[in-house]
Amino acid sequence: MNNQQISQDSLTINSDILNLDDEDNYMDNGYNDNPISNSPQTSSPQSDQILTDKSKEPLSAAMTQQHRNQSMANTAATVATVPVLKSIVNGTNVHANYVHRTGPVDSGKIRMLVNPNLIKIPSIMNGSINNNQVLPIENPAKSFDVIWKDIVYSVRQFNRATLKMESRNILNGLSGQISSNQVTAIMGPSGAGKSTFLEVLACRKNVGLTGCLNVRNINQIRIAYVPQNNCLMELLTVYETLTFACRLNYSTMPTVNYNRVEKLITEFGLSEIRDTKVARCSGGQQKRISIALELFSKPNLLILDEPTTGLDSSSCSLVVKIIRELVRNPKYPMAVLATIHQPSWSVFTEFDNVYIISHKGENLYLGPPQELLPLLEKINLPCDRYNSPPDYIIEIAAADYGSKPIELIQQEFQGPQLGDDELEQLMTMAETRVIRKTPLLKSTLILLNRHGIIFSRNMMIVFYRVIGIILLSVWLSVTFGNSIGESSGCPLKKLQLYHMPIDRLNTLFEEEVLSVMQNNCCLFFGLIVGLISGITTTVLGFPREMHTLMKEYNNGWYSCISFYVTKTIIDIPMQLAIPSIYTVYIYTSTGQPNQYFREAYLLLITIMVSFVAEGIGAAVSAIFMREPTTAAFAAGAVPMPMILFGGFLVKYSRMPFYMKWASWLSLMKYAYEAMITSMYGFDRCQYNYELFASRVNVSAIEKPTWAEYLPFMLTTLNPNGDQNPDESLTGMDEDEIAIRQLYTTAFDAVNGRNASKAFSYDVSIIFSYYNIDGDWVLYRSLIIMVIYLIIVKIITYFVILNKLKRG
Ligand SMILES: Nc1ncnc2c1ncn2[C@@H]1O[C@H](COP(=O)(O)OP(=O)(O)OP(=O)(O)O)[C@@H](O)[C@H]1O
Repeated sequence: MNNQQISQDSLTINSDILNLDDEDNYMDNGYNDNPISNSPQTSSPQSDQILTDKSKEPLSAAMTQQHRNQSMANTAATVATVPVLKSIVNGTNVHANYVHRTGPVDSGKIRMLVNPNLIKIPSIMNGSINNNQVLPIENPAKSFDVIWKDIVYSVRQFNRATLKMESRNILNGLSGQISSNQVTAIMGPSGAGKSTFLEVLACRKNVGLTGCLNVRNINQIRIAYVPQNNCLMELLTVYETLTFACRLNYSTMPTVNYNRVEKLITEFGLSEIRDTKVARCSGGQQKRISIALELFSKPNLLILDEPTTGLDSSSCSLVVKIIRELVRNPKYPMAVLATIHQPSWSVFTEFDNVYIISHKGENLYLGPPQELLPLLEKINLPCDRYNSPPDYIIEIAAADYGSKPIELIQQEFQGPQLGDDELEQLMTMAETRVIRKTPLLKSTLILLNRHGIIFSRNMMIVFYRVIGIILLSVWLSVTFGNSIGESSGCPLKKLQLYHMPIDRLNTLFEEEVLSVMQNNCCLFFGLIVGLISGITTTVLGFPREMHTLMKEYNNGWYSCISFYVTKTIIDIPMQLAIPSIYTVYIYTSTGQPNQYFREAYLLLITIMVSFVAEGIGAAVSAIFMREPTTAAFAAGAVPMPMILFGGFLVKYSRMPFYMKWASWLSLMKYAYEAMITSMYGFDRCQYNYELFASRVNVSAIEKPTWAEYLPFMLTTLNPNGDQNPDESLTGMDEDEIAIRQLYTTAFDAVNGRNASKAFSYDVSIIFSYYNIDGDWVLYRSLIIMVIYLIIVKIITYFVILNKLKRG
C-alpha cells in the first residue's frame, strides 16, 4: 500500500497512545505541577530506573516554591478556549495553543514576551499587532516550555588561507521558546544550521556550545530525536521493528504490553504493511515508522529532522497531520520540533509556529506562520502573489535579496526577553533530561534476538563472503602448489652431504630455502587476508549500524555496552567461519605437515587476527562514521604499517633501532612469529630426521645442526679447508665461485646474529633467520595477541561511546 491509499481523513491518532496506563506508571510523567510527588524520592521503586543529573538531589525549597507559584499562576491563566485561529491568508484552520493579543503596533517592535503563565507570541493581522486575543493552552497545569537564549555553536576548522585552526560560528546567538502542545517548524536555507540546532536542543552537542537552554514547568524531560535518515533496521518487518522498539523501551518491565504495538500500527496507517520488510516500505511509510518508534519512550520533546524531505505533497501532509495529532493529547503534553524544506502553503500553515533561521545561523522569525505575510508587508517586503510565501521567506533568509530585508525583519522580531536572573532560576535541559537506565542483561538479550533475526536474513552476504574466501583459497593453493608446505628448512643430513654431488647439493639447498620462504609467503598472505578483510568488512557495514546505534542510544533504548556485547557476539560466527574455511583449505591443499596441532595453532592465530581486525574496523567506522570515504581510506591505510612492521618484509633485527617500536605495536609481528613457531617449531626437524631415517632405513645417521652444516658445506666446496673462501677464488671456475658465494651469503644470513643461541639446537633455517630461539615464542606471541585483542576491544568500546556522547 502506498501513501496515497491512506486516507488522511481516516487517519486519526488516538491520543491514548501517549496516555500513561498502569504499565507506564514506572515513568514519572515529568511535570512539576506537584513537584514533591513527582520527585524521585517519593516515586515508586521502579522510578529509580530513571536517572537525571538531579535524581538523587532533593529539590531545593526555593525551587519547589517557585514551581508551586508557577502552577497556581498557570491555573489562573486558564481562560476561555478559542481553539481555532483562522488563517489570515486562505482560511485554513489553524490550531493555536499560544496566547496572543491584538492591538496597534506601538513601538514598531514585536517582542516575544516570556511569562511563566502565558506564552505570548506576536500575532500580526492585517498589518497590526494582534494584542487582544488570548488563546489558552489546553491543559495549562501540565504545559511546559523549552527556552533557549544566545545559543552559539562553533566548530574549529582549518583555514587554508591562514594555515591556522579557526573557530567558525554555525549558530549565532539563537533565542526563542517553544511550548508543549505545539508543533514548530524550523526553516532556513540549506546550511543555515537547522539540523545543528536540533542536535543542540536534543543535548547532542556540548563541545563548542554556549548560551542557555532551559525548561520551565517540567523537572524530567524525555527527548526523542529522529534523524533525517530514518536509521531503521531494513531487514526487519514493520511489526518486528515496532515490537523490538517496544521491548527495548520497556526492558525494565517484567512484561511488555504488545497492544501498544498494535495500536500504533493501526493509528499510523501501517496495518497493511505490518509484515513488509522496512527496506521495501516507501519513504513516507518509513518516516511514519520512525516517528511511531519514538513514541514508546513517551517523549515530552519530539525532535524530527526533515520528516517530510523526499515525500510527495500527499505523504508530506500525512506526516504533518500525524505530528499535529500527537500534540493534541491533553493528558500528555508534548512539544514537537521539525525541520522542513519547501513546504506547500497548506502544510506551512499546519504548524503552530515557524522558526526561521537566516543563512548566518541567526534568528529571523519565530511565530505563527499566518503572521509572517503581514509582517513582510509591514516592512515593505510583500510576497508576490505568484510566489510561494514559504519559498519567499527562505529566499530572504538566504540573503537572495541582500542583507537589508534580513535586518529589517530582525529589527521587528526579537527573541524572548527573559532576563538572566529569570533564566538562572529555571532548570537546564541537561539537568532535567531523563536518561533511562536500561538493564544490561535484558536489553542485551533483546538486541541479540533482533540482530540474530537480521543476521539470518542476511544470508546472501554470508554466502558471498564464504564463496569469496573459498575462491581465494583455491586460487592461492593453485598458485603456490600442493607441496609448498613439505619443506621444513631443516638441515640436510650429513649422509646426504657426503654423498651428494656439489651441484645437486646447491639445488637442494636453494630449493629448500626458497620453498620455506614461499610457504611463509603463502601463510603470511593468509594473515594479511584475515587482517584486511576483517577491517574492510566491518568498515563497510558498521557505519550504518552506528547511525542507528547513535539514535537508539541517545533516545535511551539501551546502553552502549549492551550494543557492543551484542555486536561482538553476533559477529563471532563469521569471525570463526571465514578464517576456518581459509586455514583448513590452505593447510590441507598445500602439503603442510600432517599434524593437527600445527593446523589448530595456525587456525587460532588467523582467528585472533580476524577478531582484532574487526575491532580495529569498528573503531575506524566509529571515528569516521560521517565520512565513509575517509573511513574506507583509513581501512586500507591502517593495516599497511602493521604489515610493513610485521617482520616478514623487513626482518625485525634489520630494522633501524628508531623504528623498532612500530614493530612492537604491530599485531602482525606477533601473528607472524606465532605462525613460524607453530609451523616450524615443535621438533619439526626432529620429526623430519626420523622420517628420513625410516625412509632410508639407516639408524645411525648423525643429526647435523645448521652450525655444523654450513661450515661443512663451505669446507666441502673449498677442499683446502680454508674458512675464508674469499681468499681462494683463484683456480675456481665461475660456477664454483657462484655456488660458494651463495653458501657464504646463506651462512652470513644464518650466522649473522645470536649465533650461539640460534645454533644451539636442531632447528629449521627459518628459526635461525628470524632469531626465534624456542617454541615458547608461540605462547608468548599468543598471550600478546590476546592482550592486544582485549586492548583493541576496550579502546574500540570507548571510541564508540565517546562518539555517541559527542555526536
Ligand atoms: N561538525 C562540524 N564541523 C564543521 N562544520 C559543520 C559541522 N557541523 C555542521 N557544520 C556546518 O554547519 C552548517 C550547518 O549545517 P546543518 O546541517 O546544521 O545545516 P542545515 O540547515 O540543516 O542544512 P540542510 O538544510 O542542507 O540540511 C553547514 O555549513 C555545515 O557544513
